[in-house]
Amino acid sequence: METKANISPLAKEAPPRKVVLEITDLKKSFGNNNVLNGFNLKLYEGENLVIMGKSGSGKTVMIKCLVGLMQPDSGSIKVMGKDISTLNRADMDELRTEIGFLFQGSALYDSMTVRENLEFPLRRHEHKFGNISDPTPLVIEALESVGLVNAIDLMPSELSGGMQRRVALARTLILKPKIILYDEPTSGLDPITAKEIIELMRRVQQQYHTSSLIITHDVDCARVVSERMILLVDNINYAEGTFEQLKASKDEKIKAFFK
Ligand SMILES: Nc1ncnc2c1ncn2[C@@H]1O[C@H](COP(=O)(O)OP(=O)(O)OP(=O)(O)O)[C@@H](O)[C@H]1O
Repeated sequence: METKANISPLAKEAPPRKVVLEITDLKKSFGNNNVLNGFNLKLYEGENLVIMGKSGSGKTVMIKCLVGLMQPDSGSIKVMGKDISTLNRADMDELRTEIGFLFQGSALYDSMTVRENLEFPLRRHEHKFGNISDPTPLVIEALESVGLVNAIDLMPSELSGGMQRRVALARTLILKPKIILYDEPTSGLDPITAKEIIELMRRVQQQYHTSSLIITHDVDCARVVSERMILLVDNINYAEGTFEQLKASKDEKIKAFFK
């Protein structure tokens, strides 16, 4: 991947891993606002890749293009080798079950218990999972991975903000996604709860062997979870490397991310 500030010679050597997500030369403008001006990324199997960019640098637009909520002007997005622009609605729905999301606003259904919140996606994707007569073992397994089995019969209103986010992660994990997209997973949480979520993201990757794309402003989150980072500056991939490589940079634009 070409980046303006070539931090790491290593970053150019692709690890010998399968690419699960590939975005090539993605462009998206709104009028004169060239939000994405040739964005590229490769996410490898089992990898945690962090993307950092200033507010307004197009991270959410990129995610919307990725999940089919927005059409890019040009460029290609391949998920598990499939170009999403060639997929019909049914195939896109199918592919979406391979991608889990944990967004800031990934709210739980208030009128449902934790158990019902987790059963919901299983029922929605019955065509993939078959008719599960007793979803309880799957619900428990997912809640165990986020340490919240005891909350199974509680209502979302009875949970703290951090617990709600963990349940939202469990609801994603129950579909056994191959890729998880995290959009600001720690925002709005106090530092201790944010740390718990960060640890959990690491554990989830080890347990489920997911590949994760993590958009964050949180330097602690990036330090703990990232194997590789991409920094967006001026609407392009500006730099790529490990946390340590980027943090050691003397480039003022890169240093600004770590202040
Ligand atoms: N539907 C839209 N119509 C017009 N402009 C849009 C639209 N969606 C996004 N934009 C513009 O695209 C730019 C990038 O927005 P985006 O939400 O992707 O930023 P971001 O990097 O996710 O920022 P933040 O870190 O604050 O969430 C902004 O200038 C925004 O105003």
